[in-house]
Amino acid sequence: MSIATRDVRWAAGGAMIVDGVTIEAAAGSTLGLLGPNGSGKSSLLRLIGRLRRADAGIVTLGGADIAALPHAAIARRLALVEQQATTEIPLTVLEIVRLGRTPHRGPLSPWTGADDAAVESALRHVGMEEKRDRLWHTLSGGERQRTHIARALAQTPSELLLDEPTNHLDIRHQLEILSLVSRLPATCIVALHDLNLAALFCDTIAILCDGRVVCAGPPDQVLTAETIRDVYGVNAHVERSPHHGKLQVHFLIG
Ligand SMILES: Nc1ncnc2c1ncn2[C@@H]1O[C@H](COP(=O)(O)OP(=O)(O)OP(=O)(O)O)[C@@H](O)[C@H]1O
Repeated sequence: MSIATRDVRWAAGGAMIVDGVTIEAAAGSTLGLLGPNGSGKSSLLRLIGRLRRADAGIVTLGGADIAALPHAAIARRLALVEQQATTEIPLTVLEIVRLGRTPHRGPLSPWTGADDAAVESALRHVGMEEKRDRLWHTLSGGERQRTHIARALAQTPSELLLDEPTNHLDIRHQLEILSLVSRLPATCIVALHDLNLAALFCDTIAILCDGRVVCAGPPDQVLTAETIRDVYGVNAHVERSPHHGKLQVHFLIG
């Protein structure tokens, strides 16, 4: 497994936020992390990204315990795009995306053609090539989100963690970004709220509730009307779309 957690626990403010989570994502696959607000998705991503240390349990990257890996080694292989990343420094889009190359460069090593190629490819993939000289604070919410995703792509990670990467994006950019993520050679874990986008782009899905995994597996097994009702308290009809062959969730209101 490229990314795995075993019985990971993390408590904060006197409460168990991540409560014995065991998940795994095969190399190159996309795992969707679903669950209601406050179910622990961001906290789990931060534990996997080593921004927080688990109180118990193990996170492994490529089979190696992340707690034993040097931070520099983690930074070279794993990228995390957080939900509300921001900066007060007056940086341009290009400067931010170039920061993605930092883990691959020594303090004195010159900027290389490979660095340029990674940055250009990242800008192109998120459609921000023409806005490369724009200052961060002049960007729209969606442009900021795409810039942060580009920074992570420029890092050329083998493991990519994304916390609600589409929440500011219009539908075309939502589809483009998730399509890109699902086609990357990297192993991706993506926290999402949109069940239909998860059905379209994820190989597997894990649903969190109160810090615990309540259901995990391929979308066909996880996205059932029963689970959606139990987890979200919402009635739904789930069917296979005749148009793209993936599951489609229809919410039943009233
Ligand atoms: N440092 C902290 N101290 C106390 N409580 C915390 C801390 N970090 C997170 N929490 C709580 O843990 C719970 C899970 O938060 P988390 O952000 O991981 O959920 P989430 O599933 O990502 O939510 P959302 O879908 O709303 O983004 C929330 O109730 C949150 O208030």
